Amino acid sequence: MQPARQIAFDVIRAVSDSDAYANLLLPVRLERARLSPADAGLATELTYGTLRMRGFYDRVIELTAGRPIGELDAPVLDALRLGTHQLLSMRVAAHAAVNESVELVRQNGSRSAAGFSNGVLRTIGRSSLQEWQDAVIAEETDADEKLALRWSHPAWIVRAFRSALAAEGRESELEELLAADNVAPRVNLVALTGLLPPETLAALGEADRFSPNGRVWAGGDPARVTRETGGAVRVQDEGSQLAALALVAARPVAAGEHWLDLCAGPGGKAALLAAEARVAGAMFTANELVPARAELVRSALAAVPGEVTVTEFDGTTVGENQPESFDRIMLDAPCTGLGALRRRPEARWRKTPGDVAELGDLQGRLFDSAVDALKPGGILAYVTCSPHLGETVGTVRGARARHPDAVEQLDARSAVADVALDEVDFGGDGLTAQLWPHRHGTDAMFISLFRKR
Ligand SMILES: C[S@@+](CC[C@H](N)C(=O)[O-])C[C@H]1O[C@@H](n2cnc3c(N)ncnc32)[C@H](O)[C@@H]1O
Repeated sequence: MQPARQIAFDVIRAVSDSDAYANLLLPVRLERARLSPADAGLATELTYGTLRMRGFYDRVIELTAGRPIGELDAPVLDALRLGTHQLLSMRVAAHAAVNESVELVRQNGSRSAAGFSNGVLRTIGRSSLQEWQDAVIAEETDADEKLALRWSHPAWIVRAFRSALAAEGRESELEELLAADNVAPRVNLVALTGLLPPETLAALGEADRFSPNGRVWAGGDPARVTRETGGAVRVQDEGSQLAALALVAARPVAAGEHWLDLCAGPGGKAALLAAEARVAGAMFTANELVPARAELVRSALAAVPGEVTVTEFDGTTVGENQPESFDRIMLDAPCTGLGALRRRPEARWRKTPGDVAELGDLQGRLFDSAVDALKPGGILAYVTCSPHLGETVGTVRGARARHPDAVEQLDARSAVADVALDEVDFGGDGLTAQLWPHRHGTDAMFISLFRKR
């Protein structure tokens, strides 16, 4: 068995069986196996592609096998998914895709399952991707269900994306957005402000499209760049960079300001904010409820010289325990992460509409607490990596209704445009900014800004 296929199969199995996260488990397996860069790339494509396209492949397998996927043993189904991905979406020779997948079934299932899988995969390989797409959607009448099958997203997410795009008059872009979710995101680097001399920065590669701190990754191992720069350069989506920079740019920084990142784990935005705070002469505190994630924040902040406090309390209590204490608060709220589906291939199959309601309640309580913790005149950034209206403008609308006098909404769209290098429309509903994978090449970050009166 080719090691790349074995690793992909093992990770896919762990995702199915024990709720593993592919983006955490795969790098560990690749490191342990010491694969060549080419084989590591192959294992990544096999794993991520299979997990992303699972919904579509399951339908193809059902049509071919003539029975619901629920009737198949889990290891057999995973091997069939992996084989289907190779047959329909990769340039793998059909005999290799079929033989190696059948071998996986043989190792993990019965002899009869191997024969059955051989037949199923050979049939799948006889039609093209386009033919399968046509066959799969032919049975559906509902437009969103068709899109859900064609682009391998749960239908409720398709509907949520449709509503979010429609809110800014971009409903016609729905298919582009769904397609963008199925493509590996390009890797972006952030250079933490004020830590590296300009010549080192220039040597890192081209400037990014939007973020003044961003660099286009020139290839190679990004972890090596992080090591060699003592953590001053690291991987970060441009949307996250813009969210942190918009909070800083919302108004000029006065020396001695105190900033708080209320939900900081794993620390991407906190590192950039801490570096900005150091340059501006502000004090910075990061908070994260989950201890293991607070540790990640501490290690992310190690690159920034000086004292940064990392606390581990429940953010919903900050208003009561530290009222009127902070000049700026970043509330990068716990959310469904529907804006980052490109990065977390299995996430779309794990989230439910119930998560939106549950998180919406928490987001509202964190927002209220942050408002209480702001000094008069202080600025709050409410940010999510989800474009779901229930977590974006819905949460904002609720918060504004609860604080009609206490907070004034600022123009986050202009704040993002002010920091961005390239002039494009940053979407949103007027005062808020909504970035999109298909339009901006970023995660679908939502950014809103408020000032306490
Ligand atoms: C969207 S993530 C933050 C991402 C982070 N800003 C970054 O850029 O790396 C939200 C974080 O909030 C944390 N969290 C969840 N509930 C919380 C609470 N009640 N108080 C504080 N943090 C919480 C989660 O553990 C998670 O690490």
